[in-house]
Amino acid sequence: MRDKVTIPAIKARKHGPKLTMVTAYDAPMARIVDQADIDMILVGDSLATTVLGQTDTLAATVDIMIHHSASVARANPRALIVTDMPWLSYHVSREETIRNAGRLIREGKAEALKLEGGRKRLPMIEAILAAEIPVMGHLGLTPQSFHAMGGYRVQGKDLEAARELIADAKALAQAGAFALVLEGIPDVLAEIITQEIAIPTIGIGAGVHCDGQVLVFHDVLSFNPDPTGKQAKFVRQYAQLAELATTALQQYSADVQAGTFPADNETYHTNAEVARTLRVAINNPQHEQ
Ligand SMILES: Nc1nc(=O)c2c([nH]1)NC[C@@H]1CN(c3ccc(C(=O)N[C@@H](CCC(=O)O)C(=O)O)cc3)CN21
Ligand SMILES: CC(C)C(=O)C(=O)O
Ligand SMILES: [Mg+2]
Repeated sequence: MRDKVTIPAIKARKHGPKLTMVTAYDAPMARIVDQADIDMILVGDSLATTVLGQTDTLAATVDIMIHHSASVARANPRALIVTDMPWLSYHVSREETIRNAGRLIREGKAEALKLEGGRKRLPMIEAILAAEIPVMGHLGLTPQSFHAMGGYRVQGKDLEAARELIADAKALAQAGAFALVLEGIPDVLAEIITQEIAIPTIGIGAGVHCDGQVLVFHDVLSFNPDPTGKQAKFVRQYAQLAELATTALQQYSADVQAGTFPADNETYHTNAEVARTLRVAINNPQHEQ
């Protein structure tokens, strides 16, 4: 058994092997991710789309995030548990932000929290850090800005936007974030940010030069067959588990129809005498008692 992954261990990986992070939303998923020796489990607000069937992540609430985060924690993973603060849980006031962050730690058993946004969110990030809660930043294509961005669009493509993102990244690192997710930005910008800051960058649609990578569990395993077939460019499917599951369930259904499920060894029995008496009694009710 390898040691529990800690915040200092993650920070040290800036100068070590690449970091890996995958989402998980419940205990069995967390066990699967942990058995693959992934460094960090992200209880992402993407659960709103991947498991709750919503069209965007704005529907995730603090209570929902706590419910899923606590389920992941019950698997007792070696991986560090990072939980997303959902939209509007860190936008209203410092007080509300700290209370929500505290609930995600105390009730959700998160070991670090991830917040979207740059300098605009700095007061809230500083408040959470002051409460001794580790913070992971998230810049670029921030899904909670879905409406403001006009959809999921690659960010930082022009010079001015790129400069703003570099300044945001520096500000978050300076404030004390322990790592930074870079989502949906050109590879050269992610490479520059990675060089310019002292904390690890974790990319998703940000090229190969980040200090680590993150993907959504359902995307990696093709558990989310989008009827439109549309998937982000950065997704690589490593297995077709939905297909495998459908085939298995079709086989189960066929076995039930054929009477080959359940088999004898999948069935409970009583002793022969009880069985015989029971049949006689039920077929000749007048002979009972
Ligand atoms: N299953 C899942 N995986 C994710 O990675 C994910 C979620 N859900 N939900 C929350 C956000 C939404 N994400 C997304 C969703 C779509 C694109 C996408 O279609 N991007 C376009 C970019 C278009 C452009 O060039 O601007 C693409 O074609 O890749 C990107 C990120 C990432 N997050
Ligand atoms: C896509 C990742 C980075 C995320 O924030 C999520 O899964 O919610
Ligand atoms: Mg998220």
